[in-house]
Amino acid sequence: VQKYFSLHDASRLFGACPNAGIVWLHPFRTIATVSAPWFPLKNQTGYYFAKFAFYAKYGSTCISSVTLSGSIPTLWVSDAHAIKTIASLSAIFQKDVEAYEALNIYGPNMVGTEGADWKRHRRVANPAFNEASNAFVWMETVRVMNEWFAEMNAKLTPGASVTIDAVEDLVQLTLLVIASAGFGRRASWQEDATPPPGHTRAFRAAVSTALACLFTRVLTPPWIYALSARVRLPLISPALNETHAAFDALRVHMLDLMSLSRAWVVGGKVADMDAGLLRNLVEANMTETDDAQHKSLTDEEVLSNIFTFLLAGHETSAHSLCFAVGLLALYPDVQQQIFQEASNIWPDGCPTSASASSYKDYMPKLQYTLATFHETMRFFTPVARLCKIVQADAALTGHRFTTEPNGELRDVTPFLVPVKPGSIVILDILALHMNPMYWGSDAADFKPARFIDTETYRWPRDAFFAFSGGARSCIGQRFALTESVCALAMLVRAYEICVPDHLLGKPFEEQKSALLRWKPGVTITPTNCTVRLRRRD
Ligand code: HEM
Repeated sequence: VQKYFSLHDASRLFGACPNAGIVWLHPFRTIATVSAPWFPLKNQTGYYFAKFAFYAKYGSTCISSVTLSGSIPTLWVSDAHAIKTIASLSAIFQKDVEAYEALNIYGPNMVGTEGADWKRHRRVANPAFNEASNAFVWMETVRVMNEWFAEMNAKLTPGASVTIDAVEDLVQLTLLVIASAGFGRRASWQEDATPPPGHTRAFRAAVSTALACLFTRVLTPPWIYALSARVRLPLISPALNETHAAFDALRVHMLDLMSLSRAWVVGGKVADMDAGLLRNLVEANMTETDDAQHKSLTDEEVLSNIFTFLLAGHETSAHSLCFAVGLLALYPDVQQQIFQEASNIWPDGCPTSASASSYKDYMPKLQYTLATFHETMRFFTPVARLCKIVQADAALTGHRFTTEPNGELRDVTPFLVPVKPGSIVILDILALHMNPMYWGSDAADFKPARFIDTETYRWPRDAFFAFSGGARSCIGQRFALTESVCALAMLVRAYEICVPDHLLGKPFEEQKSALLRWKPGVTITPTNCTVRLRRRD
């Protein structure tokens, strides 16, 4: 009875906000992330694939709920105004740092800290994300794309086609680019497949296995590790050994990067280093901030930031690119417009190398390609939701509405939602991106042009939150856009992207649901994106 009343009271805390019921798990903690592909179920609040459906059902851009464990009042928000307020009041709406525990394996880092600690990390990294480094990202993307093309073309005759697993190839592309542009590790497409001398695993294998084992590492209680070290537990011991080995292998790779960079700093050669991010991290580690010889960043913090940047900086971009490739196979008219745009800047075919000035010259001319990438991220935003913990009394503006049969909203009226300390707020980005209040009654249609301003139209910036917003917005936004736009334009310039043979002749909706299938998790992950590439020359 007591539990019933505590749940009831908590669910009513948000004033006139409609109540969508009990949430079985804290929607942002590790356990919810691991079980996300199966849980919550279709009719339960928090169901990922519902997108805007719950908000439409309750006629409100904010809905309240309560977590079963802890009776935490939980507000779900798909309202651009409310989300902007949350992002700008970072002292009141603080990051749920406990949810980022999985990233703290090597130590504290920028993504999993708050307040003064977070500021210290961000201050070190910020200067590395500038226009010079974007130009370098562009150049490295051109280099790696050419290596990828060479690999594919070796299997092809002109005019013939090759079928690729887009996730596999694009993860490799983005990993090579972040490793080089962020950390000065300039490996080639082929070279990255074998372990270098002194290493047990190739860099790529070390990163991908560590990623795959992240949750095993975090969720396994220490006593199971201890037991497994003494007795061989069937199934469990091999998995734990693999996890251990993957993180060790990656640590050795990252230590290599650190010592290389230290040598450059000590040797006075920093000006020649392209990898500004690593240079800043290592310089901060070599700088004493006070007489007690405290460092701006400790050894563990440098290692942990390298790890976090490697993860945050490649999987998000790779998955978005993958969805973009799938969508281009499905929408040849959109692909044709990108081809036109790319042919205008590269009439003789893709560039085989690039200079810093080509970034400045070409990036602004790839407007439609950029719009296509934005539209892709509107549908498949890699980070589906964010969570903030409320620190003080505040109020948010939500909107009530009625949905017409044609999908248009009417009677849109603002209302105030009071929020109390201790409650949590879920920024429901997938739902915000499908909210017809900002994107119109055709929000469910794929239309890149909605991201292009005209004299009479300005696309709704506040309703696009793929890179988050405010002080904690993605530091690598421009990095990701540069890399992705360059990669998409080059890919479409060199190849026609087609649906794979096994889907040819199938109805469009069937092709679409097969190619764009995804599962929720740390990021929205494409699970079936196989496409056929036909060489244009
Ligand atoms: C399409 C690609 C990307 C998307 C959609 C994306 C999205 C996001 C989002 C939503 C956040 C906020 C996360 C939170 O508050 O918990 C974030 C933060 C962050 N991102 Fe990205 N990201 C992308 C690419 C990158 C790249 C390329 C890098 C690095 C080179 C990067 C590094 C980071 C870091 C370090 C943070 C934490 C910032 C902070 O807390 O101050 N991201 N990103």
